[in-house]
Amino acid sequence: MAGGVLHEAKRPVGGALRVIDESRGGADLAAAERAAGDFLRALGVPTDSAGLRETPARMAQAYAELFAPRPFDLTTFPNDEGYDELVLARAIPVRSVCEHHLLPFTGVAHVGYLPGDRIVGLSKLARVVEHFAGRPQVQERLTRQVAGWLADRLHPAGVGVVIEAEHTCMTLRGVRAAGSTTVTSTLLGVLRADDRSRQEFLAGTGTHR
Ligand SMILES: Nc1nc2c(ncn2[C@@H]2O[C@H](COP(=O)(O)OP(=O)(O)OP(=O)(O)O)[C@@H](O)[C@H]2O)c(=O)[nH]1
Ligand SMILES: [Zn+2]
Repeated sequence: MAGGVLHEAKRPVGGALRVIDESRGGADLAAAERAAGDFLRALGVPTDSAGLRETPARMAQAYAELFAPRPFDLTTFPNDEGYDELVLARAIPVRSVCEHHLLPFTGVAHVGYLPGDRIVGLSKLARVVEHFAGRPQVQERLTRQVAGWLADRLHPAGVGVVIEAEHTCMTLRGVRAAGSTTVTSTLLGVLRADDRSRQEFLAGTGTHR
């Protein structure tokens, strides 16, 4: 599979496959809270005021939440109608954390595929994005992981993923390029090889190449 270590239930139940990320151990929130307090004080931010007293605990909780991908069932159905045109879920919200600064990047993902023998429950396209976003990431890897994972699990004729996101490490600090966004894409199978399909997909996402 493309990146990440996922455990999947051996026996699919009713066309569903349980997807659980077992690549990381559970969070030690008490240790994270202590570290967050030390971190803030080391930066000269006192944590003894009423407003900041609970902040180290909140920081620990907040990052634990950002790094905890939710398990989901990958539900698929037989493609009884032989549907062979593009299925495109647009503007799926993306929220992740860049692995270089641990600052959020947010935006949208457009996820499309050309069905083969099976079609996928539409919400699962958003769940796959959410799943791989729940860890320190770079946008390029996130894009490839979503596309590669769908290609491996669904065996479609083609898969396309476009992500457009704002990296706060680049807009709020550092170069402070306020308003700039980054677009990444992965195209696989027919969506990569066939010019007409590729254009249709990119036009559908609003990305023109
Ligand atoms: N390719 C890629 N780069 C990213 C992503 N998120 C953050 N970065 C970049 O990671 C790089 C880290 O560069 P460094 O020079 O080590 O860090 P820095 O000194 O904080 O760099 P500046 O942000 O330029 O101040 C920066 O250029 C970030 O913009 C991402 O998803 N993909
Ligand atoms: Zn960053």
